[in-house]
Amino acid sequence: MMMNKVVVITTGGTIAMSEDLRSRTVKPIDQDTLDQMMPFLEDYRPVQMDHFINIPSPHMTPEIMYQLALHMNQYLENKDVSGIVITHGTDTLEETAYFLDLLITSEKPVVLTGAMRSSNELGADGPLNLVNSVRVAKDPTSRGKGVLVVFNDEIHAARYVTKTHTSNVATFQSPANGPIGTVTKKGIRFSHAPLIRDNYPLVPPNGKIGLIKAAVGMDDLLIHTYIDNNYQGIVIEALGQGNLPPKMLNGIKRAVENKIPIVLVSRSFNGFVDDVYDYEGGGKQLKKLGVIFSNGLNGQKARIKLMVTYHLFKNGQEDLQKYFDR
Ligand SMILES: NC(=O)C[C@H](N)C(=O)O
Repeated sequence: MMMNKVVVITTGGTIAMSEDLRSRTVKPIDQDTLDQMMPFLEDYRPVQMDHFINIPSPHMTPEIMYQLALHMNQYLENKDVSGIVITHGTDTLEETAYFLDLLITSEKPVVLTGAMRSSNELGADGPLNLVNSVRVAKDPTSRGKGVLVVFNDEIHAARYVTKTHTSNVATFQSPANGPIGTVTKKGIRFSHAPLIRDNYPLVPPNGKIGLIKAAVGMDDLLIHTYIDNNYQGIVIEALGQGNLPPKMLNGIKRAVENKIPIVLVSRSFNGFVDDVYDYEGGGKQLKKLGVIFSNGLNGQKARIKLMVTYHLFKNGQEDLQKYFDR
């Protein structure tokens, strides 16, 4: 008989931290403290804890994400495991979630969660987020929906979710599409599922991808700096529907000539970039120059996607645009 086990892979973050009540600062503690949450999971056994790493999420790297994906895949191949929960710091949680979403082939649920309040703070949200995540990971209706983020009773798709507040427990939101489900006291209720799911081979990601946010009157200094420092791709958070200040154009031309892909997203968090505006620095000109337009991803997620697809581009499939159309 299959065991229907959920494995909780811990990676650190505030859920594995505590507050020094005198200095009001928060710092990492021994990750075994997450084991103290096991009694809350009694009703959902079997649950296994696996302490993978204990880092604040600003210390996460593409290499660690890759190791985490390999580690997680070993569990997903095990027929006794029905789902995975990964605890993670919230600052870069959406990036790890989207990275795994792009690489996972299993239909089994993979859920990321964490906490905004550390373990000894009043109203600590870690235990409830963990219990809700295990419930979602165990629920058969969660299968085949890609990597999920469960936080504050909501279920979000990795592709759309983003951290929107520095301290509020309702920080995770999907600005364009809303949550795809809700965790209630009695059940897991999905209202919709992401239609777009793309998968790429699990190879080490290219960590030399830069990210620039465009702003009024900006020039191309940062683009040249990335090129001079051997970066292999650059994501630009452009203005509005995909336009840039004219002074950024020379750097863009140099990057494209050097076969350094430039991927354009919008710094507005709703909507798409398109080659609509026909003026200097406008989307039409950028498209003509060879800039790749992305598909409603935010800058940090487009960067993850370029890290994951770069090797396909390198291997001669020059048309990166087709990956970013999806
Ligand atoms: N709430 C959190 O987890 C934030 C923390 N700085 C982290 O990302 O590790």
